[in-house]
Amino acid sequence: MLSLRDLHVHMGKLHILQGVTLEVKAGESAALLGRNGVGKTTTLRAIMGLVSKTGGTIQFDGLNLSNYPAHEIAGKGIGYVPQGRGIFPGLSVLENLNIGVKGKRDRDREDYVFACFPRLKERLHQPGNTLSGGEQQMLAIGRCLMMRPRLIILDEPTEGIMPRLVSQIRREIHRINQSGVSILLVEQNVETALKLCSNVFLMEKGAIVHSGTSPELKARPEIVHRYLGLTQ
Ligand SMILES: Nc1ncnc2c1ncn2[C@@H]1O[C@H](COP(=O)(O)OP(=O)(O)OP(=O)(O)O)[C@@H](O)[C@H]1O
Repeated sequence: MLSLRDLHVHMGKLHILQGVTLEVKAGESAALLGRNGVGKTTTLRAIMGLVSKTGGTIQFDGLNLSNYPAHEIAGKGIGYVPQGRGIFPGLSVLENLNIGVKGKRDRDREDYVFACFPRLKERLHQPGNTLSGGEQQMLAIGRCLMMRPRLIILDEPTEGIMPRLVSQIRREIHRINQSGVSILLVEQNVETALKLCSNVFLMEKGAIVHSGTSPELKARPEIVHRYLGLTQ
């Protein structure tokens, strides 16, 4: 489904991504973990065409994503929920949900999103900036779901969100994955990543330094300690 091979990104003189190789297969959930500043967000932004790669390939379902501008990549079946959520603050929940929908409203899809996140339905006409952080995150995920993606990429979706909503968001991400949508998740919380995702990629200094299944990593706390500086 998604395949990054030897991906490089430079920013000015900085060599930010130094050969990232990773794969997410159809239906899989993968976590990308690493300390601050190792290049996780840059990897996601490169996939979405928001930063230019200087080497390597990015393939999605047989397409070479580098051939498409950023605004077309979302339409290829990849949903992106950036850090900070990226919702439109002055637009209502309903308007935010439908921002990428071409033509008439897809009410079936809206109902699916409301079934995932009933709070959004209760706040349908409320401007985005009046929602709590957790509700904004639900809205950002809901907006992706409106486009019927086959893969959703999430950058720290539970960062700075009140605990009660964190568990709901995690549960929904799990359910979305169970419904067949692949997930690529950047997550600070190792425990959450291991619970939610079947596969894990550990990143350091712009490259993947370890990959494996979550149970494999759980059984190797010394690796978690070496690359993330903590034990589970
Ligand atoms: N636009 C930019 N210009 C210059 N350097 C940048 C730019 N964006 C990111 N960087 C640098 O690239 C490196 C990787 O950043 P990135 O945001 O990808 O890391 P990260 O692993 O997602 O970190 P965090 O967990 O803190 O979000 C950092 O050193 C960062 O300062």
